[in-house]
Amino acid sequence: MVLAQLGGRITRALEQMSSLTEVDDDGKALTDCLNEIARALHQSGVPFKTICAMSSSIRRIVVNLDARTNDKRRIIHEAVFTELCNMLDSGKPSFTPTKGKPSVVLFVGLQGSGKTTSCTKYAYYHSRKGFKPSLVCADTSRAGAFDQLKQNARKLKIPYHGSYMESDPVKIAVEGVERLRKENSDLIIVDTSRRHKQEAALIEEKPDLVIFVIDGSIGQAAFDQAQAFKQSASVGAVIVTKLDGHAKGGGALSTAAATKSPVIFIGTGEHIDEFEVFDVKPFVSRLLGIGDLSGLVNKEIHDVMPTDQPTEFMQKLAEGTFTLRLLYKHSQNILNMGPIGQFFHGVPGFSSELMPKGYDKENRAKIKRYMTIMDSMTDEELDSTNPMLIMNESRISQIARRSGRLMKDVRDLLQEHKQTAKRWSKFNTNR
Ligand SMILES: Nc1nc2c(ncn2[C@@H]2O[C@H](COP(=O)(O)OP(=O)(O)OP(=O)(O)O)[C@@H](O)[C@H]2O)c(=O)[nH]1
Repeated sequence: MVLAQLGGRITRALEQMSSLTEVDDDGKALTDCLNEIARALHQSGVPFKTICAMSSSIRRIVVNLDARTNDKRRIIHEAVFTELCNMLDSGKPSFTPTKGKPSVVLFVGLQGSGKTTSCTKYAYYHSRKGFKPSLVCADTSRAGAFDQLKQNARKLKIPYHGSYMESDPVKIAVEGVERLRKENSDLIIVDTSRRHKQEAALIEEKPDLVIFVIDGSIGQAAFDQAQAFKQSASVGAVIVTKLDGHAKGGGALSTAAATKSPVIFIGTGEHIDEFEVFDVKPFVSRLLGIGDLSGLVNKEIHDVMPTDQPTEFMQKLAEGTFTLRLLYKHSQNILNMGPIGQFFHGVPGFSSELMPKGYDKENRAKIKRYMTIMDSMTDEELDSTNPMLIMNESRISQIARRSGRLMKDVRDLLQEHKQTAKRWSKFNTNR
């Protein structure tokens, strides 16, 4: 995914700087690092002005550091993290529907932006959370729009409303909302066509939330679209679609946030589950390759984990005690969790290089392999924060023999553990 590539470039720039023994006083390492980050962001469509503001802000932080501080690198990493978060945070909360309390959510956006697909994904997401969603097709401008929505609703087994005869979208929407409310739907999702007059009339019906859907491939142009939308509707949130394949996704996300419209979901593919809650901190963490871990606080993952575990997991990480035992528990949770392809950065908790997105079967097999290897370790090894230090070649060979794996597999596991622990210690998102 293109955003993962952007994250990879930023992470590499940071790692290159970190690999120097000293962050030099003349600032060359920092300049090189910031230039590379700026290039990556620019190629992702982030406006020049935003990039300059971000670089200056990081420089200001570094210049003000006490020359004796030996924690310079960590502070630079944190500054990059914070600035990326600021860049993507609209600072505005959005209305969120409540289960059992009927809400009407209106989807608007340009033709082809991914409205109908996003309506369906939004309905699916909420049905998995226990809502009773329904779909209304108020798009009368396109023949086939109702059929498309009907087909989607049937697949999800949720109620729907629309008409082949009626040409007034407001009439359809009003009738649909009334009917579906009576049928106890607590989340009525109305799909529209991009016709200004019709859209305005629908907004006058006072939905609880108007969601503007933006095609992520338009990059910075998202600013003008989102701004125009904000002026036409008082309530609002944004969904940015097609972030799976387009180089300009960073620009669409950052400029949508700059209009102070909260981005609430992102579309990461055509399939119904390729849809993610957009929470800035976990998103940036994953972008930088550490949030596989902080992705654990992502609501999606909360759903699939035993309720006490994410807290325990996060707490242990925050304490800096990332042991193999923790990796083992986490692996169990991942295996229990069903398809893992929905996470854009590969497998939560593991590096995307070792477990890339799109290789579910192989990644699961690798996780199982790791667990078999850990089954052959002692308690002392499992509870050590640096098992690499206490294992010599003969012990590695013994574990490999006992678990029926190669010595390389054991070394890979230890390496993976070390890298994950290191990434986490750099970016403790628990701040
Ligand atoms: N790759 C990718 N494709 C998407 C995503 N969201 C939507 N699409 C595709 O974009 C195309 C347009 O999506 P629709 O949902 O029909 O768009 P729409 O805004 O309802 O279009 P109209 O009904 O014509 O106004 C379809 O081919 C979708 O499969 C996404 O997140 N990723």
